[in-house]
Amino acid sequence: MAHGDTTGGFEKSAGWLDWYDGPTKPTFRLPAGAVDAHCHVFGPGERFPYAPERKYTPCDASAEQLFALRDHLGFDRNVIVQATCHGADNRALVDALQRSGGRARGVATVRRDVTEEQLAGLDAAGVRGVRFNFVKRLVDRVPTDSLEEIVGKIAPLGWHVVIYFEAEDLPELYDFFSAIPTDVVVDHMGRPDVSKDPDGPEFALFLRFMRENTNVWTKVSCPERLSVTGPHALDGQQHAYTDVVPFARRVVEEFPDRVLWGTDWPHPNLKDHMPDDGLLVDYIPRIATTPELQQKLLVDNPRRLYWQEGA
Ligand SMILES: O=C(O)c1cc(C(=O)O)oc(=O)c1
Repeated sequence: MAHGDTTGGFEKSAGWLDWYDGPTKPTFRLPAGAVDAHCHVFGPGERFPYAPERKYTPCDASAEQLFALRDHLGFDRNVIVQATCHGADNRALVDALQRSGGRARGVATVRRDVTEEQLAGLDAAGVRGVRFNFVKRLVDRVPTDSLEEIVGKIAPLGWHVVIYFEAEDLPELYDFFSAIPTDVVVDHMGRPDVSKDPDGPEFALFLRFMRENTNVWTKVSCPERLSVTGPHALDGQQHAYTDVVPFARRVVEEFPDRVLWGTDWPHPNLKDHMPDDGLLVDYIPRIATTPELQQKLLVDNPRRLYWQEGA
């Protein structure tokens, strides 16, 4: 069976691109203890069925395959984010956390009726946050009063909220996000349109959001999603995704203590190419240009947020 086959009676969405098998070794040497702070597991569908309400059906991408990639690239740890194709069924995530030997933490998806006991179980498995998704092609919008109720339940555990939205939706969501009392982590820099000016009003609003809310962190991840011009991280290309660099670098330099980086493996829903994750790691020193910035981005920041107990 090929590496990305989906089993358990599931058929991949039309046009689905499987993750890249056989990534190169990065040229950039990750600092000791580096954390891949945004990645997913998919299924396998046979053991962990995809959710009925999902908007896409992926190829399988198991915990073992994720941990093999971690070791190959030179990461020490993972933060595994619940993918929307699993809805609020966190079993695949929890299984991966339990297999990681303490080397993975998780971000779950829960509904407003989640119980204290269920949250305690997730916490024991290594979950440290919940994800609220506002990307219309991925989920149906959940009313904000439900989300507020969830925040009230997770805050006592010391968890944070991960938010995923498109830049054009930030004006509408700005006040709701600013009122979240826990730490907040924005996925993929709030998906800026990188064909626009990094000094223009759209990205300025995102920078203002981070400046005004010192509890907000962001992942400077996913150049492969945001890039318009490429070049792609494929075929030995060492200067990939050049158009995203000024955006990510700006954020890393202004907020060095509130940035995280992740591979986004297995890169759900990419349409035109699938990156070589080794070359994707080689993108990091272009946005975090000194050893000090790299240490914060890859080691100190994710450990502070996800391994507070110092394990
Ligand atoms: O842009 C996406 O398609 C995407 C999807 C998911 C998910 O389905 O959870 O997660 C991501 O980080 C990005």
